[in-house]
Amino acid sequence: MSIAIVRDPIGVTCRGLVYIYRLDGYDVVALSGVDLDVAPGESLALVGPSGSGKSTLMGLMAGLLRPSAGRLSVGPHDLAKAGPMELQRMRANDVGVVLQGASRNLLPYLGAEDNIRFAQREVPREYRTDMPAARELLDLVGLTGSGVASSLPKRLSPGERQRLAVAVGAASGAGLLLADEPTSQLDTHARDEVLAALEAVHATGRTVIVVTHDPEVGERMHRTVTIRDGRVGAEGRRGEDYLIVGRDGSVHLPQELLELHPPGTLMRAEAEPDGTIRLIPTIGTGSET
Ligand SMILES: Nc1ncnc2c1ncn2[C@@H]1O[C@H](COP(=O)(O)OP(=O)(O)OP(=O)(O)O)[C@@H](O)[C@H]1O
Repeated sequence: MSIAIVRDPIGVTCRGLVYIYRLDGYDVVALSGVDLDVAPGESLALVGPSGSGKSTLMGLMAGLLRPSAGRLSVGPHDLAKAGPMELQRMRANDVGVVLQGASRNLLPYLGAEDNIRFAQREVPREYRTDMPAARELLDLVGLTGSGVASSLPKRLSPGERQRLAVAVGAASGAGLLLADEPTSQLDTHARDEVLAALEAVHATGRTVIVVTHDPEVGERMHRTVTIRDGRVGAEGRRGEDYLIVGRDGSVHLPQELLELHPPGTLMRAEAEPDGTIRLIPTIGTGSET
């Protein structure tokens, strides 16, 4: 099958990225200095506890939110500086988004193919020649059943609807696909089909970034990045978890170690000749001394 032409895959760079929701009377710091590099063509899962800032980070990468401070580049776009026209061009050309909840991505009164074509109408005229055909995108996400092309979203199963949302997100041929909780509330079978659809989109050369609570989704991506308290707390590769030394030299301990040594614990760090570092807690905690 010839597949969906994609413009160049898009990488993402965050340096000290901060985002603050300004509410009446108080501020919520959702991201407090994210450092992250996503190479063009990578697949990556953003994981982490509820409220840690994953969706905010995705909203920033999608150009739906503007950084409060720090740097964020998405492909050639510097999002701290981009004006409204550049943001609009980026959203139309370079970034496809699958919002949480399939129906938020679909028009209920259009059939599957027409939903894809509608998304393609947003793409500037000069790029329309190299866009994938709607039928090709349905094939890509495995929606090949008879009658699916003309089916309204409500006639599709939840898993099919979510795969159609992925096809709509990929419709422009953009080099980066962002998906927020693409498998939530699906049974195992439907979840596997959505994962296969995301893998197929990734195999066309696009960078794919998903926000997920589902560890299996994380395992199917090349890399997992754990967001904790608005910062990158850890990374996983091939099932192994790694801590990251932040720009300020700090390291986020995993939850199980924090239970043993809560915030405020005084520790001595000793480097072994082979580079291993031993952390030796003193008796009692910093707050007690
Ligand atoms: N629109 C908003 N207004 C104010 N605060 C918000 C808003 N959206 C998110 N927040 C706050 O920002 C922080 C990060 O939220 P965010 O939704 O990015 O986290 P998350 O990791 O995606 O959570 P979840 O997994 O539950 O979706 C939380 O403290 C949240 O309460």
